Amino acid sequence: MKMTVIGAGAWGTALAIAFSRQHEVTLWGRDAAQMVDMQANRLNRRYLPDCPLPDKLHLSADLSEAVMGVELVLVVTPIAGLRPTLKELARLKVDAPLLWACKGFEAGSSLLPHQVVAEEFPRLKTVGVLSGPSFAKEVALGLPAAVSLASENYGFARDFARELHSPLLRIYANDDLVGVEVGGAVKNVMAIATGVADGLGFGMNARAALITRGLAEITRLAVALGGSQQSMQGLSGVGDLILTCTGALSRNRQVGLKLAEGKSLADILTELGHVAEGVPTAREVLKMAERLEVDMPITAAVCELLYHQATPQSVVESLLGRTPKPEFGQA
Ligand SMILES: NC(=O)c1ccc[n+]([C@@H]2O[C@H](COP(=O)([O-])OP(=O)(O)OC[C@H]3O[C@@H](n4cnc5c(N)ncnc54)[C@H](O)[C@@H]3O)[C@@H](O)[C@H]2O)c1
Ligand SMILES: O=P(O)(O)OC[C@H](O)CO
Repeated sequence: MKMTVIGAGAWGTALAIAFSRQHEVTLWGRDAAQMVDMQANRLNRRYLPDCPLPDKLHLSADLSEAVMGVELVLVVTPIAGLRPTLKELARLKVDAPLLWACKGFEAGSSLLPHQVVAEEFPRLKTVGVLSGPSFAKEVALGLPAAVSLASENYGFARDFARELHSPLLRIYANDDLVGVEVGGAVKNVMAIATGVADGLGFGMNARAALITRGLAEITRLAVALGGSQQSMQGLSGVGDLILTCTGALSRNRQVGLKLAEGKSLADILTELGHVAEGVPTAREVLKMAERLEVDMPITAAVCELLYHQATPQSVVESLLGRTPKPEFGQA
């Protein structure tokens, strides 16, 4: 299959490397100088420095050339870049099947990625999300991983999951687009919270409690938005939540660890040099939760920390001081 990956950050580069083992792949990046550097060194020195690019992977900074005649477009920008990218693709009259791998809720509109896609490409029915527990570096190095490909058009999800599947990147079809997107978006908020707890030295019991209560929170929101509870037990639910809350490679977890050290958010993000989607998404998730009257105390605590100058200690104390409730149900 001839396909183009849009977005030459860590994840776009990793997916381009992985899919170029079986397919004819072009990786497009918006920064022409970076693409020249990648071509010269056959390495993404800025975003994925330890992972050489395969010889057969094409690189491009010319979007119209990159998408010409392709059978699949895979958008791997941060969620903030999804709508502008789609507008460009629409301007170029691209009508190829479309996948995206962005995780988050769009800032301002609080829309999930598939809702943004529906607004920009209302007639395209071969669309879906690729999401799951997958650190870019491990996928690029050819270590095994498994992700979901979800679409409301299950035939499309099944056919493209089969086409893209490989032993090293196993792809499972799913028809629960909402559940898969909510899981992928909100686990980043939980990873910030877990990073804070770990950074404060609260220990492994607290970490397990946060992950489990985080899953309860994610599940309540996913179900309120029309997602399925079953997906929360899958790759894009508990799978991605565990990976991101515990894995040292997680940028969102790193944000939490550094907040616990007392660093400012601005300094942390500058030092990180990558996107941490949990930061903008936390605010959108809380807005959505309030609108739908879904109880999301961990998300609220993360927002206090990120946006209202609360200290990590005070946020943890207020979470621990909450009135106990039944483990299941919203009583
Ligand atoms: N890195 C991972 O391990 C991983 C795994 C799964 C999913 N994701 C998701 O993939 C998305 C991209 O993450 P990443 O890790 O590649 O981020 P990154 O910070 O490594 O790189 C971001 C890339 O996006 C580009 N970009 C930013 N805004 C853009 C825009 N408006 N148009 C085009 N390009 C734009 C930047 O130039 C850069 O190349 C995020 O939503 C992330 O949650 C990442
Ligand atoms: O590094 P993070 O925290 O953005 O997480 C990367 C992936 O989403 C993990 O599946």
